[in-house]
Amino acid sequence: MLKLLMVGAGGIGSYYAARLLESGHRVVLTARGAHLDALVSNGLKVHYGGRELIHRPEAFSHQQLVARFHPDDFDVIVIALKSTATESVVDELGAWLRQGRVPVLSLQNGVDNEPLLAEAIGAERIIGGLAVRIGGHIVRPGVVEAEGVAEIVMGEWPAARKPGSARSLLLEKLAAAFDGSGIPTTLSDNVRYELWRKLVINNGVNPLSALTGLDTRSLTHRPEFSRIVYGMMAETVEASRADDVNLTKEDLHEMFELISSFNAIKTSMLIDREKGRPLELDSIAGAVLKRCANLGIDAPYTSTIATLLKQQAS
Ligand SMILES: NC(=O)C1=CN([C@@H]2O[C@H](COP(=O)(O)OP(=O)(O)OC[C@H]3O[C@@H](n4cnc5c(N)ncnc54)[C@H](OP(=O)(O)O)[C@@H]3O)[C@@H](O)[C@H]2O)C=CC1
Ligand SMILES: CC(C)(CO)C(=O)C(=O)O
Repeated sequence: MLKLLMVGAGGIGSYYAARLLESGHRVVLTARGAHLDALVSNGLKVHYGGRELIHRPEAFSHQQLVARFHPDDFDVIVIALKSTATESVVDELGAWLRQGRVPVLSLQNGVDNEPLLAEAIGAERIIGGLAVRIGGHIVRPGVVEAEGVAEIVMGEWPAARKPGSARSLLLEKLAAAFDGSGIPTTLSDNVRYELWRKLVINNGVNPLSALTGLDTRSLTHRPEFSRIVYGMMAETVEASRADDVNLTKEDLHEMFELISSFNAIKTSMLIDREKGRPLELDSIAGAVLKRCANLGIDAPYTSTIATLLKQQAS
């Protein structure tokens, strides 16, 4: 049985937690506000594929967490926060995390979360990761709706080191527990590359969906929008060179096909926009623009959509 801490159990954190709880693992959640109150009073309800997953997990605020637990009470700590919260939560939990040795797995979008976590607690404790082909959102406090095959890709940060090491054995144990709970999991030797491939999708659809209110299928199937999606994806591929990741035309093509064939979902950025919450714009479009500026190249699609969205959301 796995003992897992899910930090920031919102849309995706609650879904993965519910699947793990269902197969008997121990999962502790952190949350705040009305969502935390509902988790404590009524438990967690996740709607997925016509089923209702209902659990009563332990749920705490970060203050309660640090008072009750030692980080090494867990086999792994999963960060499922928005990238906009990574820095402040590292401030909140950094000292507590440094008391232990437990590995920390980020399941966030963007390519700058793992470096931030590595700076706070040491790169050797970081597992890079991403949530793939999932749409998951809190629909009301304590209640989450999720769809998609909802996979996880993860690996040693920034890339695999020694086969047979304690870390690679732990990764195999995690992957087996996730797979066994209905979460298809792939281990990657080069998770930074996988995170960049995911950024291609996120920069392609997230800002444009938040700007237009359109779902991923409309954006990828209506030619007037798919041209923009493809343009933003191509700029992300270019930007990857700044991190020596060097994505190719094949990556661009594959990522465009992947999001075009996925369910018609509202992106997480569109949901944030609708709820008036901070947008992960800096960690998605901003990450691409920063790298393109460093490389001395223009990214006209990304800068136009990001500027319009910033203006509209302000
Ligand atoms: N949603 C999706 O479909 C997908 C999301 N992703 C990525 O996964 C990551 C998580 O996204 P998502 O699940 O949508 O995020 P959510 O916003 O739904 O969940 C994050 C949760 O963390 C809580 N939180 C933030 N700060 C604190 C704190 N200091 N203490 C306790 N709780 C806190 C938030 O509360 P509050 O609401 O009060 O801020 C929220 O409940 C993001 O990087 C996203 O881009 C990837 C694939 C799909
Ligand atoms: C790719 C997509 C759109 C769904 O997994 C996503 O990551 C998001 O909504 O943030």
